[in-house]
Amino acid sequence: MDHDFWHAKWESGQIGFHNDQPHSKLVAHLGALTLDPGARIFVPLCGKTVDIPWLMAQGFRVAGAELNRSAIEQLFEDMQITPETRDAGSLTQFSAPGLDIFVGDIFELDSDMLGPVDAVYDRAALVALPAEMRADYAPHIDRLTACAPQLLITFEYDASTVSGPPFPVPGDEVARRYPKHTARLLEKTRVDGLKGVSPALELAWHLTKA
Ligand SMILES: C[S@@+](CC[C@H](N)C(=O)[O-])C[C@H]1O[C@@H](n2cnc3c(N)ncnc32)[C@H](O)[C@@H]1O
Repeated sequence: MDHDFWHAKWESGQIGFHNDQPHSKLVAHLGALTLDPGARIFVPLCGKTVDIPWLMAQGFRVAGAELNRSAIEQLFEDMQITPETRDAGSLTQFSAPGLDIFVGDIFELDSDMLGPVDAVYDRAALVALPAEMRADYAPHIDRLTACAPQLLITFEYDASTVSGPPFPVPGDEVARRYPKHTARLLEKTRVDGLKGVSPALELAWHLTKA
């Protein structure tokens, strides 16, 4: 899945993954992370998700990473915040009080640039990547965040009928990609309308350092 694929999605407005309401599994399960007020949550491959303003409204600080600059310009516009921008290696950091978004390739982000985070919220990030990229992505997230706890949302469906993204990531793969964590299933629900595949399941996982 190369960068052009995602830039084309944003340019053509084919962003069916974007929701206008905070994700129901985030709202239901954020508490499982038992975070202190003001904790900093990393949202990889964040797009312009409304989960970011929702997390900030709960009193958390947020850091994000996103390839597409216009997605992040839209995010700040939607939040009616004017960010400060600065170079951060090959990425550009968009900042406002309690919010830092790194625009560019997440694989070019390092832990010094990101700074300390208390948790990761992964919705439509791991599952957005094909298997060979997931193999690099998961250890990169662990390196970036010192194996911070995660709220991770995945899909399961029969991949022989359609191709991703989103890709199915079964529970045994979650455990395999994150061997330094213990994965606890929080919720599993049936989803309708996932590329017309039926049945399709959406799962919420709580990952903690083993
Ligand atoms: C399926 S979307 C999910 C967006 C967001 N998490 C949400 O729930 O709306 C995946 C996002 O990852 C971004 N992306 C893909 N590859 C990336 C990379 N290597 N580095 C940073 N962002 C990337 C895409 O531009 C896209 O916005």
